[in-house]
Amino acid sequence: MSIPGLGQIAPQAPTTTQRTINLRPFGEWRFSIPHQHSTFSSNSSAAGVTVRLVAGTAERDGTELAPNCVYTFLPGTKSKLFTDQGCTLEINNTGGYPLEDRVVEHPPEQSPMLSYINLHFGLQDHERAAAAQAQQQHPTHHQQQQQGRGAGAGVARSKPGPRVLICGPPGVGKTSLAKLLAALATRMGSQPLVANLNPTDGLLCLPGTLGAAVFGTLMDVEEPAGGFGVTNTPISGPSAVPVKNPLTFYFGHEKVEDDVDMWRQMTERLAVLARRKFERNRDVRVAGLLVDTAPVEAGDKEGQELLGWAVRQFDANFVVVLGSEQLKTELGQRFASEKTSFEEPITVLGLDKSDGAVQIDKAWRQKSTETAIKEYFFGGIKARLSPFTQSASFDELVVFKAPDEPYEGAPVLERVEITPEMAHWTLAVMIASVTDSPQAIRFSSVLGFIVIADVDQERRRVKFLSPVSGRLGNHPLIWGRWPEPYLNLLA
Ligand SMILES: Nc1ncnc2c1ncn2[C@@H]1O[C@H](COP(=O)(O)OP(=O)(O)OP(=O)(O)O)[C@@H](O)[C@H]1O
Repeated sequence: MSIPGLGQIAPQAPTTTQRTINLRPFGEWRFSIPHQHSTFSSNSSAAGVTVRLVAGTAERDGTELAPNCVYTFLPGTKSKLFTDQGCTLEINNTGGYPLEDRVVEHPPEQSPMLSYINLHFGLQDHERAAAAQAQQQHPTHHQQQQQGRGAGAGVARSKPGPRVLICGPPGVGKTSLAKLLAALATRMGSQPLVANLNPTDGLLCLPGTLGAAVFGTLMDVEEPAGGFGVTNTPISGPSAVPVKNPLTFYFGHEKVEDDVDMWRQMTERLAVLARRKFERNRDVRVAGLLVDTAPVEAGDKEGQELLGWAVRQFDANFVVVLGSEQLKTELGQRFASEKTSFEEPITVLGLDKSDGAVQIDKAWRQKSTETAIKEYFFGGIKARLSPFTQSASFDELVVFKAPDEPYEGAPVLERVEITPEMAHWTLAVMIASVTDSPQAIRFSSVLGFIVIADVDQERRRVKFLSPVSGRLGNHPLIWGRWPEPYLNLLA
């Protein structure tokens, strides 16, 4: 029996959504899943493209995939899986996402990954030398107890491990290399400090921030937002990936050039905090530091001057220049006569960029910023979060903003009234008191973020979304100039 009409539908050719690929040693599976557009809707409940490691080993920016575990890559992810020994991957796109992917297999000696891995081993040698020196000057806790010395004695005197600043033109893979080196170090049991000086990406925090964190545990293989992402930060609930505790400053601009003075001051403070961390934690001190930076081109004198500033502040002894022979030469000349505070030379290394690393265009970046904000408030596929909608009177929130037109002697922040223009902006909640000076508030670290949902000027009430319940109390808020409110989170 047939139902009238149904017999006229041409049978659909079955579409293959699952495939298996084999990668030879040093091969890469490069993939890009465009952000979702309103015209495209996935035809299944699949959240993204899934990948399973069937055999061999594979890693994303140094973090290994567990065998037979299903990983989901969401729209907006542009990255690669690399294998050093060869592997078989099962890729499943049941959602029909417009996945663009390809397999790239260079002989190992032609792959930039070989030089990145060699760099990692070179840094490990420096770490071992730092550990040996720390051991001589500062015996283990147990030995100290036997000798009757305090736990902190001697830590600050020993030379720290390698301090590496990674720089280069836009989109050459600086952040990917920083992630790779951090992940490889943690796989060896090290705990490097990682600092991000590029406000366009956040380090375990929203874009528009500068920050640092100790990496001693796994990173999230599925992170969609790019950079170090936001999914490894502490959340109010269980987390699938061990969380890290970033220390974050709120820059509030997209580019360093938007407020060079502020960037210098924040960089200086981050470096002070890095030094303090080194003094207090022997393992971090020995593991050293990785600094990711904003793009700088060859010939860009001001950009190079700022890199020089960062090198001096962080006392870096290695400058890794990715993807520009000319920039490497220019920085080599700049640092040729400089020494670190430990009298080490500043070694400038030039490494090739991977031809897979691409400059992210404006539209993609804007979407990634949205994704990061959404993920911060609502969580990702592994941990859904429920932000709290709160209501407060205008007088309960104390909002500061940098003066629109700075004048001679202007304060870094001035208090502003809540206005309807604030709707949908993300404001930083500072670890400070509303009675602190504007300077103290500006340079305090970030506690978290809220997003303004609605402003009712007549009733002088404001509705906002917060990741935690409870009042903001005495914490001042800063209204920055970026990221702009691209989306209505409550829509
Ligand atoms: N080998 C590769 N294959 C595929 N994609 C890659 C590869 N290396 C890096 N990418 C991707 O290229 C993009 C740019 O890389 P990354 O962010 O590391 O560069 P960057 O130099 O830090 O960029 P920016 O100058 O914008 O800070 C990212 O989406 C990254 O995941």
